[in-house]
Amino acid sequence: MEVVILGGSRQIGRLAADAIEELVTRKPEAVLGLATGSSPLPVYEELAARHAAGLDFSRVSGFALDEYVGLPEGHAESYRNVIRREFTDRINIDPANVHSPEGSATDIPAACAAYESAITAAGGVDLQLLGVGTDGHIGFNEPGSSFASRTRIKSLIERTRRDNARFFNSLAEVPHHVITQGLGTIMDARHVILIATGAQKAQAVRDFVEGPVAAICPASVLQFHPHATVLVDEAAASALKLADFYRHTYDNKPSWQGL
Ligand SMILES: N[C@@H]1[C@@H](O)[C@H](O)[C@@H](COP(=O)(O)O)O[C@@H]1O
Repeated sequence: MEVVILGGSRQIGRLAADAIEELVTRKPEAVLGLATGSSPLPVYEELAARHAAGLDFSRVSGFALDEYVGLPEGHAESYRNVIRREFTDRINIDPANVHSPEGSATDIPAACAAYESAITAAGGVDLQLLGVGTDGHIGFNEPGSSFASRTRIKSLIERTRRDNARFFNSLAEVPHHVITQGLGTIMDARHVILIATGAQKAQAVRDFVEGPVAAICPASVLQFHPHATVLVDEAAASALKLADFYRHTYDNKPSWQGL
């Protein structure tokens, strides 16, 4: 796991965008794993600007990490809509190649299995963007999720519902159920970039980067990933025991900048 400590969201957005630009230039039919939440927004902002300057996404596909179950079709906070609004509508990706779990499916297990098959049929995820929840979740894999899990329905813990209530009118509107790619699904991505900013993420970052690999902290499974990059600002890095070591080792440069 490479930990890169940066000055702020703009720098993080630029670095992650560098990795994605390098990927889609080398492999125009690349498959991106797309995350919601506020953490990846600077990356999407930067990629929209690079698209305006000519970066081509016409052959790229995207797979969202997760989705709420039971939101009405077209709800502004359904992750399908959030991904479109924040990112894919701002670039020239083919909308038919942007996939999300089917939160309104009548047969949810079948929809989850179909989602896994679609990822496999597309050739697997080349680069997965991730945020992290304050409880250490990735996607919506809450504490206790199996490290071998695949796309499935999950229940949200109250802390996550409260954290996400800011996107809704009230806590009561936040769904209790979600569909999320499993930890096993996420681990199949060829490169994972996790972004965490702000002091409220410091404990989760410390736990998954330097704590034991344990289901109580789902993001800790990334310690087993062969190519996981963690981009954090100073506040999110503030509880890391080895912060100075990461600064010296990586010299604030991730591997795609020639480590
Ligand atoms: N399902 C999403 C996660 O994918 C995201 O990482 C997390 C953190 O969000 P934020 O980046 O807004 O802190 O929120 C949600 O729970």
